[in-house]
Amino acid sequence: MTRRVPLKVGVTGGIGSGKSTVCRLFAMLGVPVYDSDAGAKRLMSSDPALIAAIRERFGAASYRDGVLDRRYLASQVFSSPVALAALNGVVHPAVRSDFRRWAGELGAEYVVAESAVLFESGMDREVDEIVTVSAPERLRLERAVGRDRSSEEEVRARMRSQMNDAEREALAGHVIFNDEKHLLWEQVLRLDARFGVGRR
Ligand SMILES: CC(C)(COP(=O)(O)OP(=O)(O)OC[C@H]1O[C@@H](n2cnc3c(N)ncnc32)[C@H](O)[C@@H]1O)[C@@H](O)C(=O)NCCC(=O)NCCS
Ligand SMILES: Nc1ncnc2c1ncn2[C@@H]1O[C@H](COP(=O)(O)OP(=O)(O)OP(=O)(O)O)[C@@H](O)[C@H]1O
Repeated sequence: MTRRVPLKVGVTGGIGSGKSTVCRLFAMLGVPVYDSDAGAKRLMSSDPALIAAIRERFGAASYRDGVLDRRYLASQVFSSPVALAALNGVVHPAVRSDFRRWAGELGAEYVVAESAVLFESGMDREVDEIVTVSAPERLRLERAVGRDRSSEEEVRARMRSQMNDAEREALAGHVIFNDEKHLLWEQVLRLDARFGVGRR
């Protein structure tokens, strides 16, 4: 039996928007989810060419006893657009090809790729449909600071390295509002019915 190529759906949204929460709901419906943050971290710890490129650009301090020093790297890249572009330039192509391989091996009807920087990383070109999760900045800050124990200034620095909600909404085909007025499940179920139609 030939496997159908799955429909690929990208889910994006800025820091604290709730895109991981949305992706957990898709996963509860049985949809395979590729987590780009986790994929990037795995590759940065296992892909020898990527590790060598990061060490060359960011120095020996980027790996402590062979383990990626995320705090150090974050301090380097979220304060310098040039450094962030250099890191993105080596990590993002590796994540895109890892996602392609992962999606190609599944027999699912549709799959989801979660990425905070879907457009910025070129992952938008790997997917057929794009959903962006929007939420007021005040809520995003509260959620991200509460979850990561990062400072408000650290979260704001990441926000400045990303597109804003209006830019993502202009590029995405679908928007999920994760504010205090809209229900997440209702919006996810509506999209699942659409992406899953004729595919189950
Ligand atoms: C700098 C690193 C080591 C910091 O690790 P840390 O555990 O603190 O953060 P984590 O990866 O879990 O990301 C948390 C959030 O930060 C923001 N963020 C991460 N990477 C980026 C980026 N390249 N550009 C803008 N925002 C980003 C996102 O909102 C993300 O959801 C890490 O973020 C990283 O390696 N980033 C570059 C790779 C990348 O782009 N990953 C994201 C998707 S491919
Ligand atoms: N509708 C909601 N109501 C209450 N809390 C929420 C809601 N949506 C998300 N949260 C909480 O806000 C925090 C951030 O959500 P989540 O991790 O899904 O965001 P994210 O967009 O994936 O962020 P990041 O880019 O940092 O990975 C989490 O602690 C989550 O439980």
